[in-house]
Amino acid sequence: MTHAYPTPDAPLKIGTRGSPLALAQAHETRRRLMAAFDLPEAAFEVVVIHTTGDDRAMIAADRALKEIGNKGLFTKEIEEAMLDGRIDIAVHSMKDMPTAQPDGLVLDCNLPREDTRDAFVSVKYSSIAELPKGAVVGTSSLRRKSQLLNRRPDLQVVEFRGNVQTRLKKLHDGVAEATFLAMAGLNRLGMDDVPKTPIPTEDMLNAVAQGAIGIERRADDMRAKEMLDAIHDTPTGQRLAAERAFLAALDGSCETPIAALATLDGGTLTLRGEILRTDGSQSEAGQVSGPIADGPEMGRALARELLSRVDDDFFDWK
Ligand SMILES: NCc1[nH]cc(CCC(=O)O)c1CC(=O)O
Repeated sequence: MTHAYPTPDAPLKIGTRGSPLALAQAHETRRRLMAAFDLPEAAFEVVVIHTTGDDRAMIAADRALKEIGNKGLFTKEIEEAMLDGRIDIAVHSMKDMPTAQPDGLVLDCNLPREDTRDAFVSVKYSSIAELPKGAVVGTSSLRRKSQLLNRRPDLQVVEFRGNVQTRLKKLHDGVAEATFLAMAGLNRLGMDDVPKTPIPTEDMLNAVAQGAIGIERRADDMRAKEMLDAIHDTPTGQRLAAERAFLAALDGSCETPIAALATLDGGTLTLRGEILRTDGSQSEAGQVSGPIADGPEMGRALARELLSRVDDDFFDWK
């Protein structure tokens, strides 16, 4: 069954945060919908929603950010706007999405995934191994910090926030020797001039869902469902189902030291996962393979296996 498609007089409202990356992702979504339904750009309206997570005062409150990290700091206002009907669909970085959505909303559309790797960004060095003993590196990601300290206990990790330009300036000012950013974000922003080297996943395994865009809609909006089904990338959805089941079983978020990557080879899905102590003193990693449809169960099984190897205080991040 088909529905009345949006028109310039009654456009489909695409909700997004206002950051350059969020806008690029919203524009990619609009481009794919235009192509799939042969609609003009004016049939879509990109609506920027301000979120608590974008609040500068809130970002300064690092501790608060970490504690609220999984409670949808970046998504609450956007989801309210969708339930209110101010927007029809919402475009998100799946890495920042809690594993469960509020009643009345579904998140089952993914665009083709970008590079999942982290980038090593430095004006002097090209890999973690090249960093001199005791070097200062900047990141505000608990996962990256834990992985770095696990592999290189000599490094000094300092808080690094802000957009790519701010971080590069800090590198040029000598605040740190290197910082880390998702390759996906740099690629989607076309930032080809950033001095970056992709880090092999063996050295730094990505966050759950890194590099994937997800599009949320009201559960009862069948027109939005039909339109999003047409641009959904099934392999990305299958990989995320396994990674997010792993995350959900660990009760984690992108602000916790958890990493996972699912890959597909024919009908087989392989899931690699890692959990760490925040100080890097312990890392537990594992891998499972099986039929694609078993991805979520494999995610839960891998979480159980890794949890069975650690003490009760492992997840004490204070
Ligand atoms: N947590 C912030 C965030 N959420 C998504 C991305 C990048 C794009 C992606 O991974 O999909 C980033 C920035 C970063 O980690 O460099």
